Amino acid sequence: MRIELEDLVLRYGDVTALDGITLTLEEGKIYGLLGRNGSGKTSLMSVLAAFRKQTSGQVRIDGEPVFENARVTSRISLTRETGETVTIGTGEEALSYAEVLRPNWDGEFARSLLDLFKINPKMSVKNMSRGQRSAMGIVVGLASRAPLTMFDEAHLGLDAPSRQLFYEQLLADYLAHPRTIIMSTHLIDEVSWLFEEVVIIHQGRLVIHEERDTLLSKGTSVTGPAALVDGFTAGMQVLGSRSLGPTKSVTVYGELDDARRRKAQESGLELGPVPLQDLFTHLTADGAS
Ligand SMILES: Nc1ncnc2c1ncn2[C@@H]1O[C@H](COP(=O)(O)OP(=O)(O)OP(=O)(O)O)[C@@H](O)[C@H]1O
Repeated sequence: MRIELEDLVLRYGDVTALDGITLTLEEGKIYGLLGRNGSGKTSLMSVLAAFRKQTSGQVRIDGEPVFENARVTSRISLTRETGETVTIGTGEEALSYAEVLRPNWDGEFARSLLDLFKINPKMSVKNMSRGQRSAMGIVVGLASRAPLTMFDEAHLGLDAPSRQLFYEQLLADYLAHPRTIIMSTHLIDEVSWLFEEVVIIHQGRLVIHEERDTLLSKGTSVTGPAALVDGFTAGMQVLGSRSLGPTKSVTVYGELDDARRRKAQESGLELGPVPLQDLFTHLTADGAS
């Protein structure tokens, strides 16, 4: 589904959680939604899922307003961190409930996912461990095959092998059944390989919306003797720097053309990539944006 936000504002009383977000997300991609604690990720997804009505601004999904619009919301799924949507009855009953609600439900896929996550379908969901409950939420979120599928830190509570399983299943199922997927996470480097595009919000505002590879190509670490590094990076957008004795490493943001890269190499400077998590940290540091 295609998402269009125009000057989106969400307030909770005095707190402005979303502060004028304008953003278009094309359909059929996997988006990483990143932001520090309290930046507005859950608020944004809650508005997209029509759990909350925006205070002002426009939210259109496939051209239609989303709030109290069942035609659109039946095609949207939001899985939150603890899978709290499925806490009544057994695992099996939770799946039957989802089947009724979800037009694209794939029961066979859901059962195969339960097997993969080693969840006993006869067990009451409320007796499941935190990780098992998260897995239940993920099973329902994936097997719903909603044209707009959102996971809001849905992996919390899952151990590392189960998270890997989730990412692999999500990618395989997305390739077989393309849809728009939005994932929020703080485990950025663990999951960034899945993202086609990255949306970063900070204090309720949009900071970056970019293809992941384009964003990564804009981050460069420049390392070498401090004076040389300072000379080379003068006038560039410096995101951060670290010194170790006479050596300095500076993270810069922006395109570096071939001539600049050659010049760096000729002067003995080392250029390196910057992991997405580091770029994110710099771009959302206090005082940034
Ligand atoms: N129900 C609420 N009532 C009042 N303020 C709220 C409510 N929900 C969220 N907020 C505030 O809105 C802002 C955005 O919160 P939100 O939960 O959207 O952030 P987040 O990016 O999902 O954070 P985290 O990474 O910690 O989960 C925060 O300042 C938060 O305190």
